[in-house]
Amino acid sequence: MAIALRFAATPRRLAASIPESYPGHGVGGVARAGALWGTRRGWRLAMVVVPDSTRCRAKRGGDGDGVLGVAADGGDAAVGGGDQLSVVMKFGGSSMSSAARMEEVAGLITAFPEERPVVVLSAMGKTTNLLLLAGEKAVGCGVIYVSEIEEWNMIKDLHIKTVDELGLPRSVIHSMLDELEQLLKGIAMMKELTLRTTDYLVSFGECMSTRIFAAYLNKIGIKARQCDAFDIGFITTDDFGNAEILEATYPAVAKRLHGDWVRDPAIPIVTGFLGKGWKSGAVTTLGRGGSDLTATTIGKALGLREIQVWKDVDGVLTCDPNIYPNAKTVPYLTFEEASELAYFGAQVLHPQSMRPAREGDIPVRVKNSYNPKAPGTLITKRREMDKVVLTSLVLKSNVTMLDIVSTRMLGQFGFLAKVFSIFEDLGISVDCVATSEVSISVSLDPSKIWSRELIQQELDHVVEELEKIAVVHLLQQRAIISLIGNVRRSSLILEKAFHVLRKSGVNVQMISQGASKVNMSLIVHDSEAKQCMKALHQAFFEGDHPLVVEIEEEDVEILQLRADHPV
Ligand SMILES: Nc1ncnc2c1ncn2[C@@H]1O[C@H](COP(=O)(O)OP(=O)(O)O)[C@@H](O)[C@H]1O
Ligand SMILES: N[C@@H](CC(=O)OP(=O)(O)O)C(=O)O
Repeated sequence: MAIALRFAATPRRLAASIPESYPGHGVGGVARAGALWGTRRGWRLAMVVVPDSTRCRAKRGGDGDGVLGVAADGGDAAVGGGDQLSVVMKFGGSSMSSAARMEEVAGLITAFPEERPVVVLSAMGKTTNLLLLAGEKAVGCGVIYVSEIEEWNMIKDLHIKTVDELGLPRSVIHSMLDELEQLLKGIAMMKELTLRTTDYLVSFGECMSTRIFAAYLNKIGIKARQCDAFDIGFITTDDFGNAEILEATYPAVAKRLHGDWVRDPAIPIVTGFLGKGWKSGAVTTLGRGGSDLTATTIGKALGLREIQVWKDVDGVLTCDPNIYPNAKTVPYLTFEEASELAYFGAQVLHPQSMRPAREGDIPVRVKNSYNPKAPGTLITKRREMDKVVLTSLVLKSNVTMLDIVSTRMLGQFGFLAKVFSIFEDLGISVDCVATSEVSISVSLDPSKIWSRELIQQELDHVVEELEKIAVVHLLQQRAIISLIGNVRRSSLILEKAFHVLRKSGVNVQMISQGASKVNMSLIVHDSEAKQCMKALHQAFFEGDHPLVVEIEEEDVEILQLRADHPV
């Protein structure tokens, strides 16, 4: 039998005190789920105490010190044999762009010696973009000119320079670079680049960054093991370029990472963004920015304490700092808010990445690898929403809108059903929808469509089909401004937003509120979008009394806002 205990003590102090407190017992390991966490008052730790080498499972318990849970012999998750993996730390391309950055990141990993992280890495810097461009150029350049492709040379130089500067042998990436050159030559010879080959091509970015980083950690005395996601159980659909992770991934990844750790503890350095198609067996990718999803999937699979996503900004911000530089950090978010934000185009998180974290109820912390002292953003299932008004503003530009007015050939139900079946048949996703009895306005999601020509072709096709039952107006160069906030304050948010937009002389062309109710979307003309974002940001987040101010009474709040922000 094993007993899991929860104490307020540092892990090391607690481990030292166990033999005294429990004669004849030893520490079997740190309990697997949510076992170790720091609070302002000190460390809280669940540790499994075993009378022998029995493999056991610790259960998560309630608050307070004392017995946390008791697990029967032979439980399903072995904890014997030392510390357990406790967090995921994901570093994106911006955090891993050079040898100097890799040294910094190694410093961040070692700054928390009690933590046993699974590290997930993206490709270095802009390598994924360069690989895509190199592939496109290879299609048209002829085999003998492949070695002259500028992007290929940039990729090669960056990786060789990094290996040299870190004092590693070039053999760490030599075979990868050789294989990559062969692949580009193959593409040039075939004069074609399929989606499947594109995924294989871009996978070299993550495969190289992880090999370099694992070799560097080993060199500086931190035992690390490079892992290709497609070899450790990431099983996906065969939708190359945008593959979905299948359920079988969770047990497979847990078994592999956990088994490797128990057999030979070494920090796993996992390729983000990649998987293996379940039918094809080929390398797949999870959509741009997909390493966030790799990290949350591992977090859920292993039931870890926390998922850390390290970026080049101080967390999730009140808006994209490239659109408006006065953006501020949002300290707390719910999974729902973060999903809406990502889905509506905030580049900071992959749209699907919150799902595994929400399902596993594992907190996600967004941190800045360039400024690790900044607290970042903590994303959890629930948060105190009483005092929250607006959380963040998201802009999605270059959106196409369709106004579809029924010719009344079909009844109301038939009309809506027909419109959506046309979208389904053509594989087109819609973002925002607003309906009346005889008309429907939708905005189309451009991210689902690959190249410019295809957009026009698909649009022509969808309009043609819709014109069989409706009068259709195609409106291009529109923008969606999404207001992510507290549903219980929706009237207040809209009141304020419309005041601001009226004052700026902007006409809103459509509004829509998602079923999750944390997001209200306004569609405006693209040319006015940035100016709207600035005005809205100033009204909601800046000045002496921004709308996030903590005021108890809703009526008082509205009155005060009117007084403080006359519009
Ligand atoms: N609301 C937002 N909050 C924070 N960053 C945002 C937001 N919207 C867009 N961004 C952009 O996202 C970038 C970080 O995401 P990303 O490039 O995917 O990082 P990484 O490559 O390190 O994973 C930031 O540099 C910022 O320009
Ligand atoms: N390298 C991939 C995957 C990824 O997640 O990258 P990043 O973490 O740098 O956004 C991409 O560029 O899409």
